[in-house]
Order: sequence, then C-alpha cells, then structure tokens
Amino acid sequence: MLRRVSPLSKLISAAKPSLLNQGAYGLNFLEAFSTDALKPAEAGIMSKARTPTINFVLGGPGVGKGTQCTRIAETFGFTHLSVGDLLRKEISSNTEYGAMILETITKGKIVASEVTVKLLKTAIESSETDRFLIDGFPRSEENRVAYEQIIGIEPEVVLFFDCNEEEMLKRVLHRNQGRVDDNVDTTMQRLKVFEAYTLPVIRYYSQKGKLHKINAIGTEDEIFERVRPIFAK
Ligand SMILES: Nc1ncnc2c1ncn2[C@@H]1O[C@H](COP(=O)(O)OP(=O)(O)OP(=O)(O)O)[C@@H](O)[C@H]1O
Ligand SMILES: O=c1ccn([C@@H]2O[C@H](COP(=O)(O)O)[C@@H](O)[C@H]2O)c(=O)[nH]1
Ligand SMILES: [Mg+2]
Repeated sequence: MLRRVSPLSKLISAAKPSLLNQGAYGLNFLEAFSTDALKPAEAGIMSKARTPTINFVLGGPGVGKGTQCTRIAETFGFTHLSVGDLLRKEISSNTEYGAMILETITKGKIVASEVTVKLLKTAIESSETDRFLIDGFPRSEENRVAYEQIIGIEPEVVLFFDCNEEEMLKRVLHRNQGRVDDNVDTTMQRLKVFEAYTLPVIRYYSQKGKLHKINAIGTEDEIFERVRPIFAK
C-alpha cells in the first residue's frame, strides 16, 4: 500500500546519502564553481539586458509538472526549461556526462548539482528570452544552495503540485514516452527521494512566502484553472 504525500509539517530534513548520487563522479559543486571566473556577475546571466525572471515548478514524479508548464508557458509567455529534459539531451548527445546521467536517472537518484546548475545556466544564458519556468529543479537543498551561489536569481513564484503517491505512480505508468525511469521500481525510489530531498526545498520556499501549493488531483484543465490566477496578476 502506498502512503499519501506527507503534510509539510512532517517533512523529513535528515540527510539520506544513499538516495543521492552526489560526489560519485569526484566533483564537489563548491570546488567546481569556486573560481572568480564563474561568479554570477562575470558569468553571463547578469550581462543579459534584464535580470531574468525565474519561477520554479516542483512536485513528485508524474504529478503533471511538464503538462502544466506547457500550458503556463503558452498562456503567459514563459520559456519552459525542464531540467530533466536538459539531462536527457546530454544522454542522447553522448556528452561527457551522458553515461553518469543515464545511470543516475535509471536509479531515480539526483544528478550532482555541478552538472545540473551548469546546464541550467547555459540554457538561461543562451535563451533570447528572460522569463523562465524551471521545471523539476531544485530537487534538493544542495541543488538550491548551488543555484543561489552560481545563478543567484531569487525565484518570484514557486509552484508545488501536490498529489497522492498512488495517482503519481498511475500517471507515470500510463505516460508511454519510453522514459527509462517510467517503471515501478524507479518511481518508488523517486518518491522516496522526493520526500527526503525535495520536500525540504518546498518547506524552505513556503517559509519564505513564495510557495503556491496546487491541488494536482483533477483534469488538466481543472488544475490549470487553479494555477491561472497566480500568473494572471
Ligand atoms: N491532471 C492529470 N490527470 C491525469 N493524467 C495527467 C494529468 N496531468 C498530466 N497527466 C499525465 O500524467 C503523465 C505525467 O505527466 P507529466 O509528464 O506532465 O508529469 P511530470 O510531473 O513532468 O513528471 P516527471 O517528474 O516524471 O517528469 C503524462 O502522461 C500526462 O499526460
Ligand atoms: O534537477 C534535476 C532534474 C532531474 N534530475 C534527474 O532526472 C530525472 C527525471 O527528471 P524529471 O524532471 O522528472 O524529468 C529525475 O528523477 C532525476 O534522476 C535531476 O537529477 N536533477
Ligand atoms: Mg516532467
């Protein structure tokens, strides 16, 4: 029997290193980004004409983040950046990180921050637009801190799509897009990682007053109507 997603008051904050993949490839994100040349002001993002607007979109596996981001982006003119898609592109392009990313995604773990933040930074810098929906990131407090140190743009809105685990598993297993992680074992692992590592990020933004928790049960249209007022302001 699957458990329902814990209420925010019961978030797990204790680290569970076995669920992570950090450090497995010999890089430490603070070391990797510690040179002056990579500080935000010199690194390109701040040299865009305007400081980009960033919104984060979070939620468990299969909850509908990508589906809703497509709708939000079309309706409100955002550029949708799915960090999972950026990682999958590294796999299909066989880059230096490709094999490590494939292994990590297959296990349902979190790719090291130095890789994801670097990909995200490049995607923001190379976009001609300046309003972004960042889908599926930050996935851990470590991701969040790395983002703050390297990119450093405070998110305006953090959306959290909330749904019970049975429904998330059902949606993943019906997705049918050939993703290596769309199976029961990986999804169960992803649910554990979400609870242990992503819920603390959600709590952080809740405490900062930036979190918009959306009931993700219902049709795609119903859920989008719950989101619309947040961006229609
Ligand atoms: N409200 C909904 N009701 C039922 N199915 C939905 C709903 N929203 C999305 N789906 C379906 O659920 C599946 C997962 O949706 P989606 O890919 O948007 O989730 P996600 O949160 O981006 O997942 P992941 O974190 O694994 O990338 C898709 O097949 C999508 O069509
Ligand atoms: O910031 C991130 C985003 C994603 N991952 C890995 O990719 C898969 C799939 O991500 P989706 O956002 O659901 O497409 C995820 O389970 C992680 O393994 C990541 O490590 N960091
Ligand atoms: Mg997705």
